[in-house]
Amino acid sequence: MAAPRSWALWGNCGRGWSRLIRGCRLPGLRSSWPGSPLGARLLSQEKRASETHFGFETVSEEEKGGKVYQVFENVAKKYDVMNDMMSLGIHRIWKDLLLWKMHPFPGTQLLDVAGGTGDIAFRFLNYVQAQHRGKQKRQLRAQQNLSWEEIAQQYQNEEDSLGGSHVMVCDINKEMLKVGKQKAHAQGYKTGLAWVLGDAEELPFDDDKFDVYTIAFGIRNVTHVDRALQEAHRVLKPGGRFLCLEFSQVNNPLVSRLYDLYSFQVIPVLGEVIAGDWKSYQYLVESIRRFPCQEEFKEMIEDAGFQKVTYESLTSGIVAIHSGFKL
Ligand SMILES: COc1cc(O)cc(C/C=C(\C)CC/C=C(\C)CC/C=C(\C)CC/C=C(\C)CC/C=C(\C)CC/C=C(\C)CC/C=C(\C)CC/C=C(\C)CC/C=C(\C)CCC=C(C)C)c1O
Ligand SMILES: C[S@@+](CC[C@H](N)C(=O)[O-])C[C@H]1O[C@@H](n2cnc3c(N)ncnc32)[C@H](O)[C@@H]1O
Repeated sequence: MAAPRSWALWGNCGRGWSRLIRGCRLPGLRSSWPGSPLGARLLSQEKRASETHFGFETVSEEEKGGKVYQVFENVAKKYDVMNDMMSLGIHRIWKDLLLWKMHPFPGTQLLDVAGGTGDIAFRFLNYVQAQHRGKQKRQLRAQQNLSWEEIAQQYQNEEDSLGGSHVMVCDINKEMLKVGKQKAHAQGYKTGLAWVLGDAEELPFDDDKFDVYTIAFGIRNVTHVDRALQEAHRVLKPGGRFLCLEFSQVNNPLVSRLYDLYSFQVIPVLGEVIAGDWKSYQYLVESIRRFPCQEEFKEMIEDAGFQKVTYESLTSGIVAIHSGFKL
């Protein structure tokens, strides 16, 4: 059996640390001759095929979901402050860039998977609201003889302030969603937003439902990335766009060394001091090193059926935004 492209390529573009750490996944092999040495070897390979990684630890596929759940349950309350501390606020710029790339039009139906505490959803609502307000202003300026009541009416219609746009935040973790909902309430987001508990690998939505699918810093945590990508493809309308913001591979050797130092020497310490949780932040930096590089991930997105797949590396490749279309 030939290995799918994503398996064959997994681990082919690493450098230094990352290259040593990223392993090759084995395709599921079956033997009709289990008693023989060859059969035993094939069986042990098969066993390994149902194993995966939780950071640098090898775990069974069944275990991984629970471990990831525990991490985000533990960090949920400190999640936002940790992101600002770890990245000195740079994660905000990356998320803004994701929105600028999306450039949603009024009426866009967005699904934000692994949406956690709502950072992408809130940016989306701000963006479409600003777009819609701009459009309304231009229309009002073009209409010369409106009364002040008619003008006030246009501004007050809050339902319409998004031009029919809507974002569905889907996440597997109750605690992350809880923090997100509290933030939405505190910041006054009332319309155009819904929160759904769900797994990226088995989305609770019909086919061909959304214009845009986003996943920011989420796909790295999913057990079967290929299944999550297939689900993204399924729920998008024809013509719909997939956008993923995720950690990637640093392309400058000096930045790479500093970044490794910073990741392994500083981030778990910040995790312990601020969130009282070293292990979750150790998992974060390890899972970043395990995730495929820009080109490998592009191939995986293509394997899921997306077309016109491109990516842009940001901050020397610390993160990348991948984009693809369901055509
Ligand atoms: C559990 O899973 C998770 C939990 C979460 O809370 C979040 C996530 C998802 C994650 C995010 C949304 C964002 C998370 C952000 C990061 C992982 C960090 C990304 C990093 C950067 C943007 C900065 C990159 C840093 C470098 C290129 C290297 C520069 C580093 C240095 C100059 C320091 C080198 C470190 C040492 C020599 C070790 C000893 C140093 C000290 C003890 C001093 C401590 C120093 C600092 C705190 C300085 C920090 C400096 C920066 C941040 C530099 C910024 C500069 C640039 C961008 C070039 C999740 O999955
Ligand atoms: C690092 S956070 C990202 C949150 C948000 N997108 C952001 O950019 O701040 C990762 C999120 O992925 C979620 N997650 C992990 N595995 C998932 C899965 N299989 N399906 C849906 N969400 C998942 C976690 O619960 C967590 O909220």
